Amino acid sequence: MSAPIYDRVALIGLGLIASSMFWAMKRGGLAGEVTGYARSEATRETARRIGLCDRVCDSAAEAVADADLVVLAVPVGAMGAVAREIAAALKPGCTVTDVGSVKKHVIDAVAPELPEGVHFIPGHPLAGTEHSGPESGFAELFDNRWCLLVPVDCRSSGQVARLRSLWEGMGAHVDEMDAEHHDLVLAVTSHAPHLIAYTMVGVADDLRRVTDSEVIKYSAAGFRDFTRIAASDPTMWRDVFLTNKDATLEILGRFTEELFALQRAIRTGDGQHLFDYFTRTRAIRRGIIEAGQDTDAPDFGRAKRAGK
Ligand SMILES: NC(=O)C1=CN([C@@H]2O[C@H](COP(=O)(O)OP(=O)(O)OC[C@H]3O[C@@H](n4cnc5c(N)ncnc54)[C@H](O)[C@@H]3O)[C@@H](O)[C@H]2O)C=CC1
Ligand SMILES: O=C(O)C(=O)Cc1ccc(O)cc1
Repeated sequence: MSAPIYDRVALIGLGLIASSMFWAMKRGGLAGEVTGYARSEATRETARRIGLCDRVCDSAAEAVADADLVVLAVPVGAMGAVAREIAAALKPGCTVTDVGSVKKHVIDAVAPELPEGVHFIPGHPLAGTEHSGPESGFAELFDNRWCLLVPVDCRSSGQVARLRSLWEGMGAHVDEMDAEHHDLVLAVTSHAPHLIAYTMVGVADDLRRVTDSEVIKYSAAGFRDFTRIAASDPTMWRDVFLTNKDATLEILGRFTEELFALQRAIRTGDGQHLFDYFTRTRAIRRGIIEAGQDTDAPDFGRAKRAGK
């Protein structure tokens, strides 16, 4: 096995993403010693019991001391406070990254807390599940998924390449993007869809005519997917919406306009509008498949290697 990419990695926050990173780094021999810290004693105890991290520390400062790479894997709203907590203990020249679902807020909250000479390279793996906590992670989570890096300082380019190698070693495809664009893209592809799923499940729950057992028994695939997404961690998603406010509101505004137009077409019996709309959206799905950009499609890797 080749030399690890980082001798010492510290994971702050030991939930789905950090635990998946730990198992993926171990699978690939990508890190020497991995230390970990989570705020709750119960989470640290669970981590010790299941062998998550080579060493679980009782403070964030202890976990990051001597680390070459520090990964902030806490809810987006907690990133700034965690950065403040570790700042004085960071090794000069180390890299700090994060995995938060929102980038502009994290950069504004974390960058001012870090000392000169530390490389801050925000990141976001586009991979997850509705599960959370230290026992939810698995080594394959990032396989064939995208990870977006959002470099903020050109002096860190060598360290960006190193972090890219780590994500590639964990199975991901890596792209770089600026923070504002990231937050708009994610508002369209992830944040607004999650809010719609939360709403749809809430509506079903409110409909007293539909009993719980009917909703469960007759769930077609679409609604089943909504219930899975709507089971995601409430703290994490509260923070996503509060910190990616502008982009999410922009997308929801457009969504509402289109929904009203569809609602009107149904009311007035305008089948042409519905047909044209659904024809357009079907072409988008087919375009994604043809471009080899569906990471779930079995031939995604082949399409990517062919340079599509
Ligand atoms: N769950 C998902 O599908 C994805 C999540 N993300 C992002 O990754 C980050 C972590 O998410 P998950 O791993 O899913 O969360 P999780 O809920 O599974 O784990 C979060 C961990 O952070 C700890 N924590 C919370 N506040 C803390 C604090 N102030 N100090 C120290 N530890 C603290 C919790 O105890 C827990 O161990 C979030 O920022 C989220 O936006 C990114 C991609 C996918
Ligand atoms: O479970 C799902 O369907 C997801 O969408 C996972 C996910 C959640 C949040 C992210 O920032 C990235 C990926």
